[in-house]
Amino acid sequence: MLPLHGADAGLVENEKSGDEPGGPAGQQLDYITSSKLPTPWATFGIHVFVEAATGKEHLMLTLGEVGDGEPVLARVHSECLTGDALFSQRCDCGAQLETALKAIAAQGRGALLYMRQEGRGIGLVNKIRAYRLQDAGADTVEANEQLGFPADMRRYDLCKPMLDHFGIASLRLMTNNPRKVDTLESLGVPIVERIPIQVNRNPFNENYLSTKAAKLGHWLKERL
Ligand SMILES: Nc1nc2c(ncn2[C@@H]2O[C@H](COP(=O)(O)OP(=O)(O)OP(=O)(O)O)[C@@H](O)[C@H]2O)c(=O)[nH]1
Ligand SMILES: [Zn+2]
Repeated sequence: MLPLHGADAGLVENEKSGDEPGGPAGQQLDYITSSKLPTPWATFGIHVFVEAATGKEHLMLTLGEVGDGEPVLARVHSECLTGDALFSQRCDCGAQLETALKAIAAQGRGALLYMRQEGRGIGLVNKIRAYRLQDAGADTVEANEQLGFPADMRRYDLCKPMLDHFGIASLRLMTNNPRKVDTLESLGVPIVERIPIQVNRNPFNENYLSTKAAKLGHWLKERL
């Protein structure tokens, strides 16, 4: 059986991260508890943290010995209920989530941070409003702007205390998003390698992916 980090490693209920939680003053993230999450690909450790200011539950899946100082294969995934749980083809999120978990399982070691920032931070209700505007012709960035939001409201500062909690020092990060790489680096998380994660281009998400490349700077090839 693959080794687990977390509950089996003796973490206790309500144990604090031991670090001052990262991000702006007043940001507090509490480690709450851990268990196991069997998936079709591996049995991961599942760990839950709660952001004091919002009550949001951020999750982390780990596999193998991640606190040994060696770079860790990782995915920082932003919540997408429609893509992650409901099989939506409007985006690439569900396929990226599955690909990342399979890649970590194949290595026998890695981490997935599941950050509860639905709709690039605007929430589920506004994301569906944005979809409605996209149905009428707006692209994903224009739809956000028409609703009065910036193109991307996500923050990554909470990732740092989550990684620190497990002694994860540096990442081999699966992403196409340059802002994610830059922001994590600026928070003190070295990204020793950026691994493309380009999956599930289809007729329904063609515009979504093109807009990511053209307006949000994602490293995306036009053909898979
Ligand atoms: N506002 C908005 N958010 C969306 C839309 N489609 C997906 N999302 C959200 O976008 C987030 C995923 O971000 P992406 O831009 O697809 O990818 P990324 O995380 O920046 O980059 P990768 O690491 O390469 O996947 C999730 O929070 C989704 O809920 C949309 O049309 N509008
Ligand atoms: Zn999505």
